[in-house]
Amino acid sequence: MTSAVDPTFNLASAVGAKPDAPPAPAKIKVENLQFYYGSNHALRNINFEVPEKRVTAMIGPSGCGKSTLLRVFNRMFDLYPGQRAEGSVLFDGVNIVGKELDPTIVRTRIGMVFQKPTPFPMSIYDNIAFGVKLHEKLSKAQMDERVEWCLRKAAIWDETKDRLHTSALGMSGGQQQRLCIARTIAVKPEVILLDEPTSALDPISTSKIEDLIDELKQEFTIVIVTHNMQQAARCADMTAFFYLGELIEMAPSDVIFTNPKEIKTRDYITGRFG
Ligand SMILES: Nc1ncnc2c1ncn2[C@@H]1O[C@H](COP(=O)(O)OP(=O)(O)OP(=O)(O)O)[C@@H](O)[C@H]1O
Repeated sequence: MTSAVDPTFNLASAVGAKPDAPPAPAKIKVENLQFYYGSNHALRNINFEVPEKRVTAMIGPSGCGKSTLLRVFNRMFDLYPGQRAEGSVLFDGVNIVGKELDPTIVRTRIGMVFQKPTPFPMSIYDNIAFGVKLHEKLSKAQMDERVEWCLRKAAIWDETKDRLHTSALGMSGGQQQRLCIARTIAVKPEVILLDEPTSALDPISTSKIEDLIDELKQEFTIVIVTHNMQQAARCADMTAFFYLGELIEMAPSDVIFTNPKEIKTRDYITGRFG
């Protein structure tokens, strides 16, 4: 896992280079959210908003609940008995943790990319077509178009256009992760959740994914969990700091990394703990 603090890196100068994003309406509103793994109360009374077409980073020490919150956003916990959420997560005003909403619909509109690239053992083309076919009936020409569209969006078209029908497992780790992002985009979600998407990648692939995140926010709302604070400072418009299952503070990234309100946030970003 990437170390939270690189003493040679100046967080303040990284955020200073980023122009302030104007405020945006809430795409997701979390209200009084509690989450339990059996008797383990993992998220405690969480309240915050994810702005539309912005990048929101979730940071905090290991075990503070970041990944749990991402999994609540796409109803992954439904797959595991004993895990439950209380409170609400309003997605365009609809409570997605309410049982009345079909989780497969939630997962189409809120896509997720995991820490380790996980391409299916099939061709690059089929990696994308597979998920699309579950939701839409497209002609061959339409599917070709969709595959090209999402590979371009994920900035990997030039590297793949001549090998679409070869195995995705022959790609580098960084290419595989961009393919996984393309696969997520292919079903046209509105929100993309990224769970430490670069922690298994080298610095060049990491930088390509960060550039991609910046591009993607033109069209998608992005939530990224990262242990890498430089990455949060570089990529995110808003940053939320979590500690022991609680949201301590959320603010524009320049505020969090230069002038946080809470002592716990300050201690974490200056490397005093975590
Ligand atoms: N499947 C599970 N069963 C029981 N408890 C779990 C499970 N997954 C996570 N937890 C607990 O929930 C809390 C939050 O874990 P979570 O993985 O969300 O933290 P995190 O901030 O994402 O950590 P990391 O940065 O190490 O990935 C921790 O106390 C963890 O032990």
